[in-house]
Amino acid sequence: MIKAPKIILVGPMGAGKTTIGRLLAQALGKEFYDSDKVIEENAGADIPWIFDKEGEDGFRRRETQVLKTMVQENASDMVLATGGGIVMREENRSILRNDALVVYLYASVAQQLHRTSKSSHRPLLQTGDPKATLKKLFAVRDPLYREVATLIVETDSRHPKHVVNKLVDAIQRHLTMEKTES
Ligand SMILES: Nc1ncnc2c1ncn2[C@@H]1O[C@H](COP(=O)(O)OP(=O)(O)O)[C@@H](O)[C@H]1O
Ligand SMILES: O=C(O)C1=C[C@@H](OP(=O)(O)O)[C@@H](O)[C@H](O)C1
Ligand SMILES: [Mg+2]
Repeated sequence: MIKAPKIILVGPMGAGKTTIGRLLAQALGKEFYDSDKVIEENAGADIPWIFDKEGEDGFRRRETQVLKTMVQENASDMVLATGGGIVMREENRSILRNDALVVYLYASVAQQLHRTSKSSHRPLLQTGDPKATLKKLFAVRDPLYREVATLIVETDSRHPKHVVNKLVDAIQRHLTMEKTES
């Protein structure tokens, strides 16, 4: 079993953070959390409702609060899937850079579009042109994901189980190298 620190997954909508996070936690024997789910549980309402009533700002305030609490309260036994916009606040990026092994799950805009098209629970994509929205968000956020990432894993044309295997290998390699270096 890998003795990894807390692992936090970042990346765009549809990268597979929620799906891969759950599988990765199982593979590593860690607890799985999803910041979106914790936000919903705390609010007693779903994300579309929060965006509707409190705007994106309200959602981002809740997101930062949840990130802070999750990182403080959980030791090394956590895999945390975040929402795609977690990197928008410098305050969040600072927490991510300092407190965890952060994995950027990369997906092309085409894959993001394909994977998000089956669901309507992402308020930012309830526009006439979700592809243009994903493209715009990616241009802003891709450098921010890279800024906080310890590891980057490609997910296009890879089955979730395959992504998890790659991820376990990459984490193992990273931790072995860290040990050798110190
Ligand atoms: N590697 C993958 N290959 C194919 N489909 C995937 C992959 N990862 C996730 N999916 C599917 O894409 C959709 C969005 O995945 P999700 O885990 O909710 O992404 P995120 O949390 O990053 O927005 C889900 O229907 C999921 O089953
Ligand atoms: O990219 C974003 O700003 C968002 C991504 C969503 O999570 P997923 O990335 O898990 O879809 C969710 O946090 C919210 O709808 C906003
Ligand atoms: Mg998710």
